[in-house]
Amino acid sequence: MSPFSQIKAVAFDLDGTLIDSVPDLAAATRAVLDELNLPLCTDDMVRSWVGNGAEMLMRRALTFALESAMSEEQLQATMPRFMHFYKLNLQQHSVLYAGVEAVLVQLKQAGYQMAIVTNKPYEFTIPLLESFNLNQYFDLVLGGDSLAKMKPDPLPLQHILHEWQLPAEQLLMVGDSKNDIIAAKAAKVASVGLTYGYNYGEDIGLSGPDAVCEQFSEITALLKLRDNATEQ
Ligand SMILES: O=C(O)COP(=O)(O)O
Ligand SMILES: [Mg+2]
Repeated sequence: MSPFSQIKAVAFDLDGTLIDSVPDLAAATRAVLDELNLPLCTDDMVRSWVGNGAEMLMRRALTFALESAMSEEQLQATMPRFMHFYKLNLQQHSVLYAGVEAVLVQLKQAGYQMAIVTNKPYEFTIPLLESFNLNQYFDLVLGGDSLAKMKPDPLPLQHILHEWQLPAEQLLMVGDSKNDIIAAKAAKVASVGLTYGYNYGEDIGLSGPDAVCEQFSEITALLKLRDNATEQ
């Protein structure tokens, strides 16, 4: 039986899955480094650092710029500056990936419950979704700081199963990072790995998702949804 045959709800990762957010994350990271007169990072570096939340991003950026591990005090002093700069420009250069909105519309029409499970801090997640008018599709939004643990811990997915009273076979996790796949496996839910996002430069297939997709639009075929545009 297909691992997708019983799916009734979908949890989506955000960064690298729905939205290419690295340009704005990189700009905010550089603003912090610039303020500290440290060497600046590139977008490509930030792409390989995203995945474990804002604090880990800054930890990786400071480790690069200082060429050594920074003190906990340095990191904690820097976090409010990153939060400040990123909040100012959440959606200056970030873009939706191709096909995202069309698939969300189709899933909504087909009656799927949908959630966001991101490691991004919650206070950035809501305005970012709103700026793309995507908030209307999601019944539940979990940021990296919404619960006691973030992905790759299964807690956010277990929380959704509990909130929606779903057996694990009915939830699908869609993401670009091994953190998404590891969390899904630990929660015993099916997963789709997308190849175009951020996965520390690694092949998402190596994490063993139930399916690997090169494009977001492939999700509808996996779920055997008919395309409204070609239905008539
Ligand atoms: O903010 C991050 O580090 C990654 O966020 P994501 O979980 O939406 O990919
Ligand atoms: Mg991601």
